[in-house]
Amino acid sequence: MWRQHRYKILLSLLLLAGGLLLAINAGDAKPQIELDALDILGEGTTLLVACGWLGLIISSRPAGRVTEWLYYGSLLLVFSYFLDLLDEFIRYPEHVRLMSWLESLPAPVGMLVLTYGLVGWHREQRAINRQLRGRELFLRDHQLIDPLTQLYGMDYLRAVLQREIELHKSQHKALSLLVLDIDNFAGFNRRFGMAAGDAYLSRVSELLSNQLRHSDVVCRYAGDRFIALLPNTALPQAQIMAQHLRQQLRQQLCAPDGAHDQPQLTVANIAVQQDSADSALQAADAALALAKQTAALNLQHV
Ligand SMILES: Nc1nc2c(ncn2[C@@H]2O[C@H](COP(=O)(O)OP(=O)(O)OP(=O)(O)O)[C@@H](O)[C@H]2O)c(=O)[nH]1
Repeated sequence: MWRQHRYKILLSLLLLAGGLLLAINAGDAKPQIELDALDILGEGTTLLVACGWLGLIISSRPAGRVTEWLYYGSLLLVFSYFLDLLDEFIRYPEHVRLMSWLESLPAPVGMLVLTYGLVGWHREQRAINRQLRGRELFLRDHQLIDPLTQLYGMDYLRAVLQREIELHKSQHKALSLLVLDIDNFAGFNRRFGMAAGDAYLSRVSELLSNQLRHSDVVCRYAGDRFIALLPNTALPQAQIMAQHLRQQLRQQLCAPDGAHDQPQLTVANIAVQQDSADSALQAADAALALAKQTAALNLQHV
């Protein structure tokens, strides 16, 4: 990052060193009694903040025209503030006008250049937003939304999971999956009919979307199976979320013939450690199968 801006940094250091040499040659040091601590503090702080801008521009922006405008505009301000601060320590003779021009002229020019850079930055951001919107519309256009539940379907899940796996890996952050399945949904359909089954699936999807966080991505994975992608979430936190979710769904869902006879839900979690979306989904399936087996064994022991 710093390498691509090294010439700018070098030029800035040379400019400031040039200003310092010019000031030392042009004037004499003020006696200590004439130093004004408040002025020095104010002007020193302004200089530090402007230097901070330079650091921020370099660390957050790629090399390019807009970055140059932003950087050189800020550099002119830094130069002006630097000479302003030196002025507190050095007295220039009356006939030396150059220092006072150098002190006051670069600041307004720097402001203009910086403003031009900010306009460019704004345009750049709008273009990026347009691109992102276009991509989002592309995903929706390509029938990635399940018509019954209005949740994303399997294709979207796979694409977004692969992207999140790469992102989380590069940032060393935790990613978890939560998988939820309705037990014996075939029996539910037989008993209450397909339309009631559809309504039940819609209600489950609605509750899932409401109960999970905005950053979580909920998808309908298969007929009666849902998956939520939980970004920046380690397994223990995901397990707490799953318990809470299960409790909320049990309280808020009811079967068509009354609250006492509703299907059971199985919820399982995995911490995503796989490199591909497909292997992560296989691990989620395996965790769900294990959770179903454990629940069945527990029932046998009751
Ligand atoms: N009403 C309705 N039913 C669906 C839909 N999609 C899938 N199903 C039904 O969901 C059931 C899923 O069957 P299984 O995968 O055997 O799951 P299950 O009956 O819940 O059995 P376990 O998961 O093993 O407890 C099938 O009977 C499908 O017909 C849908 O969109 N609407």
